[in-house]
Amino acid sequence: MTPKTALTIAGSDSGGGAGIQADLRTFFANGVHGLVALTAVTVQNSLGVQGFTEIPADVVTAQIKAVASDMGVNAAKTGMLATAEIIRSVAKTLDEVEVGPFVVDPVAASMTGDPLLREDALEAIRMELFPRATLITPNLDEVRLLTGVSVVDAASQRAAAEALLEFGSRWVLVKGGHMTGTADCVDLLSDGREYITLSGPRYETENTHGGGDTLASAITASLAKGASVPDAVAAGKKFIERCVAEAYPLGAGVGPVSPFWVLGPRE
Ligand SMILES: Nc1ncnc2c1ncn2[C@@H]1O[C@H](COP(=O)(O)OP(=O)(O)OP(=O)(O)O)[C@@H](O)[C@H]1O
Ligand SMILES: Cc1ncc(CO)c(N)n1
Repeated sequence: MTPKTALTIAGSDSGGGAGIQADLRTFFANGVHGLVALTAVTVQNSLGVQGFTEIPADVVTAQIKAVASDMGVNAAKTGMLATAEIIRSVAKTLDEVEVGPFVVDPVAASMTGDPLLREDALEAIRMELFPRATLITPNLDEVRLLTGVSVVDAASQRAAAEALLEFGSRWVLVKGGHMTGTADCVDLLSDGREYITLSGPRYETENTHGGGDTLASAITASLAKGASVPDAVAAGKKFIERCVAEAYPLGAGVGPVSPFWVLGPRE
């Protein structure tokens, strides 16, 4: 049987734990056929991003059109978009092709703090992509860059969600992975009417490389299969929790979260 399809518009991580590699393994683990529009090639390992080269914007959009016109896209997500020109071209293309529910993960930097977006491009994501998004999934650093709100507790997390919804997405998920001093990892999902708290244990691990990408692509996979946004986010949160719990060391720095548990017990 032909599975549902999900498209990732994102960059490559040579270390294999984040970017399109995280997205494709998450799509596979969730039973969805992954499609790719590559935006950039990063030179990256567990220690950080040493550099990147972007793909020409017309090649990014040609990839989207090629798969959308032939195979059909049941849901799509963005990760690293690299430049304002790519962002504007992607936005224009989304008006021309059908991609179903659209998740925007406003990736600005790697978890090691290395930039993955040229200056001025976050503003382009806000202006061009948020109004077209079904869901946006910023982490706390991205929340601060986008709204100026520093999330330190439940009240400021709600204030951040309200501020982000002003930019025009249908839903926002304010991820709480970077909140310090809390026993649980609490993410807040809202469409401005409902405020849904997703809470789970905070696992003691250094190895969370690719966590944001894995969460957003798990959500996208569920949306591709027809789930509502709250159901897709709940399923994504369960999936990422397990991936963080089973994250493994690889390299001298930060290791990746792991979807290998879907394969069942192994040696
Ligand atoms: N130590 C942890 N234990 C359990 N869940 C976690 C942990 N760290 C992050 N998470 C969860 O993982 C998801 C990603 O959250 P986070 O805020 O870390 O995103 P991110 O910063 O975009 O990820 P990345 O690490 O890829 O930059 C969220 O659902 C968050 O609650
Ligand atoms: C290519 C790429 N996309 C996203 C991230 C953020 O995790 C990363 N480190 N690398």
